[in-house]
Amino acid sequence: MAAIEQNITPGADTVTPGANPVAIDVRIDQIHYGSFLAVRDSAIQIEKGKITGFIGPSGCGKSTVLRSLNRMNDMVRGFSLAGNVHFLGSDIYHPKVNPVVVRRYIGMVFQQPNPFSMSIYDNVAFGLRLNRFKGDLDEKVELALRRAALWDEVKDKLKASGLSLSGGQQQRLCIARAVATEPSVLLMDEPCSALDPIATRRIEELMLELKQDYTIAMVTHNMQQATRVADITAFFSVDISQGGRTGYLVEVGETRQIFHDPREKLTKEYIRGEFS
Ligand SMILES: Nc1ncnc2c1ncn2[C@@H]1O[C@H](COP(=O)(O)OP(=O)(O)OP(=O)(O)O)[C@@H](O)[C@H]1O
Repeated sequence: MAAIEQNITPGADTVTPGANPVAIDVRIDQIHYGSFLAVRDSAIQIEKGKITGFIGPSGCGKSTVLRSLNRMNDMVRGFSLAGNVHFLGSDIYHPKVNPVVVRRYIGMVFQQPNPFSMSIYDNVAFGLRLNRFKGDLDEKVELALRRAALWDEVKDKLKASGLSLSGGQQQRLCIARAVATEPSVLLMDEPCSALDPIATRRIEELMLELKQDYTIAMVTHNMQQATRVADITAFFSVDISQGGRTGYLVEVGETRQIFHDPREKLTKEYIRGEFS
C-alpha cells in the first residue's frame, strides 16, 4: 500500500502526453483457478488516455485478465497469478499493496448494472465516504453525475432509489459511482451487454468522452462496438492442444490494424467469421 500511495496521487492525470505512455503493464505467465490453467502467456500495455478492447471467443479469459488488472480476482477462491501487473510503475500484487487502494485508482464497471439499494446520491457518495472524503460531498456527487452524463436526468430526484432508474441510467449511475473517487483507470466488463441499442449508444458516446480523462480497458463481445470505441484491440483465443481450454493473447494492436490487417491467421479467421 505504501508504495502505491507514495507513487500515485488520486486522479493522477493519465492523459498528459510525454513521460511513460503506459498506465498498466501486464504480463501474465499463467492464471490458475485451482488446478485449472485459465490463461497463459499474455502481455499487454494499457496505454494512457486510450480505450483498449479485449475481444475473443467465449472462455478465452478476457474477463479473467481484465479482473486481474485491479485484483478483483483476489476474492475468487483458488485464483493465482504468475506474472506481474504494474500500474504507473507500481507492482499492484506486491504483498504490501492493499487491494482496496488499488481499486480506488483502478475502478470497475460490471456487465449487469448493479447500483446499491440506496439513493442515487448515496450510490455516488459511497466510495467517497468509504475513503473518508472531507471536502464538499454535494459538489463531488454532482461532478461525478455530470461526468457520467446523468446529472440532467436525476438532479431533481437525487433521493430516489438508484434502482428506480432505467437499465441504461443505472449503468451510467455505476459509472458515476466509479469515477466519483477519481480513479485513473476504468475497467469495463461488457458494460453494454444488458442494455438496448439506444442505451448502448449512449454508453459508447460516454466512453469516448471519458477517455479524455481516464484510461479505459473493456471486454466486449460485440465486434462492431470494438471498432466504434476501442483505439487498441487485444484478441484472445483458446488453446485446446493440451487437452484443456486455456486462453492466451494472440495479438494486440491498433483497432484498425487488428480488423483490417491482422498479423495472425487466427485473428483473421475470427474477425472474418464474426463479420461474415
Ligand atoms: N471463478 C472462477 N472459477 C473457476 N473457473 C473460472 C472462474 N471464472 C472463470 N473461470 C474459467 O476461466 C476461463 C476463462 O473465463 P473468462 O470468464 O475469463 O472468459 P471470457 O473470455 O471472459 O468468457 P466469456 O466471453 O464467455 O465471458 C473459463 O474456462 C472459465 O470457465
